[in-house]
Amino acid sequence: MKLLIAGGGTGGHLFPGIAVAEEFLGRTKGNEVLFVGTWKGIEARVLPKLGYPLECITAAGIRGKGNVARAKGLAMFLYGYAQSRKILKEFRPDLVLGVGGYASAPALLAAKGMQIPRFIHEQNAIPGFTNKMLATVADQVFISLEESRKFFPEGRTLLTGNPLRRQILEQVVDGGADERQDDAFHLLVFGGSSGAHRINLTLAEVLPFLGEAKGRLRITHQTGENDLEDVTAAYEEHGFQADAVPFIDGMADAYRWADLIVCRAGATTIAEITACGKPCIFIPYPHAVDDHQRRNAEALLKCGAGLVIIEKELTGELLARTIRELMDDPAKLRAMGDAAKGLARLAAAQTIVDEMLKAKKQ
Ligand SMILES: CC(=O)N[C@H]1[C@@H](OP(=O)(O)OP(=O)(O)OC[C@H]2O[C@@H](n3ccc(=O)[nH]c3=O)[C@H](O)[C@@H]2O)O[C@H](CO)[C@@H](O)[C@@H]1O
Repeated sequence: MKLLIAGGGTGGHLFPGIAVAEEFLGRTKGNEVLFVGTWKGIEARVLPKLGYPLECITAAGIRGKGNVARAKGLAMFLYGYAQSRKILKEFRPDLVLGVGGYASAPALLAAKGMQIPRFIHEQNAIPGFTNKMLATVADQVFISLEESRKFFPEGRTLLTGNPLRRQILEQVVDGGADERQDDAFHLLVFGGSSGAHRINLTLAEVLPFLGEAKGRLRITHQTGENDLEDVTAAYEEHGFQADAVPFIDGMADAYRWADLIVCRAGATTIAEITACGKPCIFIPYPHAVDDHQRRNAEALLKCGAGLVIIEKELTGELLARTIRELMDDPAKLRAMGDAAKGLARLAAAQTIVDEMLKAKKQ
């Protein structure tokens, strides 16, 4: 059987798609998956490394911009639609899954035109424009959080959770414990799939306030492409033992290694952190559509599974104090990690594949 997975742009959309691909391919020998995305998206960098085939189409947003940009977006959409039809005719998928992001729209609409069973997955509490629109043509809508149900058609919407990649699930199965080579405190800092400039800047301000904690700390910091040099220089200047990298391929190992995480609150990040049961300080991205990252983070805060610092109130001094307090309170760290674990949904990829196969048979 053949599955086409459309969408991406950011890791938060793409990685759940990869999780579904892993599950689908594992079901029956001979199953095939093709991804459809754009050259600009993270999929163009990540999928070839993992050995997944990818077709790139033209796609852009058409929402909330000037008339010229909107007209251009529409023209690109029509072109992407024609490209998608061609891809569908050649690959002849049995099922099409949209995971959000611009490229999912032309592909799902082309699947509707060709009467191929089609599905979408929404990662966030508040859905993006593309998925709200595509819900009208999808046979079924899979959601990660109960909060988003109200945006989608009743009777065609199913709560599945956010699919987790095998590397993350394997860590859950083996307990996620790190075999310690040292008695240091491990801090993982990352800013979603493309890094977070504001978190990068603030970390440089945090360092002078960490005082004697410096000797105990080992830091791994994902910076994104642009701030690597500045962040590396800041750690060197203040004498910290830190690894700054633009992107972490093995996130499961990074989670396993971490005693505490400082990060944004994207939906896929949250799904992974709850699965791994790790304590977190969330700094939600304030410009995400409808402030959905803050909602994501506050859901964890409410359950004692994470702390939240909103960007408006973020200072180096405050973040340093919060990190130090947690470093000195292992019981609280453990309680936060356990509470996070209680929120995990581990079977999302399985449920989604089961449901798609069921729908195909009907
Ligand atoms: C700014 C913005 O609007 N971001 C959105 C985007 O975020 P973004 O793409 O940052 O998504 P998430 O934070 O949800 O997920 C990040 C993903 O990237 C992976 N990762 C991250 C860093 C790294 O070095 N290596 C790596 O593999 C993580 O393991 C995770 O799988 O999509 C999410 C899901 O729709 C939304 O909730 C976010 O609000």
